[in-house]
Amino acid sequence: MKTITIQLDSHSYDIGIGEGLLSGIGAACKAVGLAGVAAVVSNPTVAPLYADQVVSSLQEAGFTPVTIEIPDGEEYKTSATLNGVYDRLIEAGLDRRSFIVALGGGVVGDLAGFAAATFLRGIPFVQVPTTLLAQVDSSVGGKTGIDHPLGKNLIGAFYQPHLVLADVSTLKTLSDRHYRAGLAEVIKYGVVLDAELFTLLETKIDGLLKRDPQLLGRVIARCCEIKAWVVEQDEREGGLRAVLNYGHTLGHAFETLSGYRDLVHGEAVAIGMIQAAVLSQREGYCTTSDVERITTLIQLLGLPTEAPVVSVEDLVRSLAKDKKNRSGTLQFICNQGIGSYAFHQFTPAQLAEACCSGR
Ligand SMILES: NC(=O)c1ccc[n+]([C@@H]2O[C@H](COP(=O)([O-])OP(=O)(O)OC[C@H]3O[C@@H](n4cnc5c(N)ncnc54)[C@H](O)[C@@H]3O)[C@@H](O)[C@H]2O)c1
Ligand SMILES: O=C(O)C(=O)C[C@@H](O)[C@H](O)[C@H](O)COP(=O)(O)O
Ligand SMILES: [Zn+2]
Repeated sequence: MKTITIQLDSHSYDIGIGEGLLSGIGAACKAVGLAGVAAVVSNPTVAPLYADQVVSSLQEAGFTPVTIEIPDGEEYKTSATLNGVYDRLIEAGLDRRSFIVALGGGVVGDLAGFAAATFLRGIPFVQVPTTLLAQVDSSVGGKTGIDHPLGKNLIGAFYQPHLVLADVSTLKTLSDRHYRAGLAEVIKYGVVLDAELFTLLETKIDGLLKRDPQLLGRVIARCCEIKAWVVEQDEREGGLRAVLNYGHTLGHAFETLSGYRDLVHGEAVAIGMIQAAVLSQREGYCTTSDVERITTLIQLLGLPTEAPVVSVEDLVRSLAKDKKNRSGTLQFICNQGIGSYAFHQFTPAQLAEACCSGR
């Protein structure tokens, strides 16, 4: 197992990455001092595959596990689902010594993490990410939350897990669509923070598409190292952390406007990154050849490249809800060449017009 430690003022925790880690979850929870009832939050897709292993491991380590299932899909990352989780936590008698285990992708992790942040004013939680996206991004760094009908992730809290255990073997059962969606966040790290990672991805298309376990272990660990490095410097997104939102400003708007049906998060981010690269080139931060490299990599990894057809008005309305908005101006993340970034101010109207006029 590869271990990366993320060191924060509030508390530090380990991110374990490796194969066959699910059976060691109980012991790992014990080792970080957790006790009492363990509420395993999962969904009807992931629970039948992996909940038994997690529950047995927790039992063997002396915990009392209960399983809570939430419906599968971004459209259920809502206050209604969250309220259902609170009901079950109360019924199961969790107290402040108890903890939550989030077993699933980013939707389960974000929602269960927010439940942990708010239940009894905060109980510990453990992230057990089972999608590529969750292993490289959402399980690390403590952004937890739910969507609001008016926008993505508008309700939430910065709340760090006690432990992250990423079992790479769980990725074998992941659908191609969701696997590729995770690759979008991997590309993101390369474009704005690590030129070497970007080149590695360009040269390993086949291995990535075949889910070569060794390559995946290496790529996941690198992404977690980068994310830990960013979050350690700026846990609550006062500045630097916004770089992790590359491709997300337009991506979140496309995702919301698609009603969370036509585009999943990683796909929307892939399209948002291409739009961001085009705008970066227009503002002089990168060359047309950089834009081509980014677009080609996204395409070769089987991700969508075309922005959905949306009206300028809808796009402006959605962009105005972005959390990087300050008095009507958005802090937009551009790529500076490949491997670096620059912040640039745009109004939602400027972004929407640039995006829609490109069609
Ligand atoms: N908190 C953060 O920092 C952060 C970062 C990136 C994304 N996110 C959020 O993460 C969410 C997207 O996460 P996601 O891409 O993991 O989507 P997801 O959680 O919807 O999972 C994708 C699909 O894969 C299924 N699945 C999960 N693991 C599986 C496995 N091992 N085998 C088979 N099926 C499996 C799920 O049930 C689901 O149907 C979005 O809500 C996004 O906003 C949060
Ligand atoms: O961890 C971060 O910071 C990120 O921005 C990671 C993103 O990939 C992720 O999608 C995040 O949930 C977006 O956050 P938001 O603050 O824009 O809602
Ligand atoms: Zn994201």
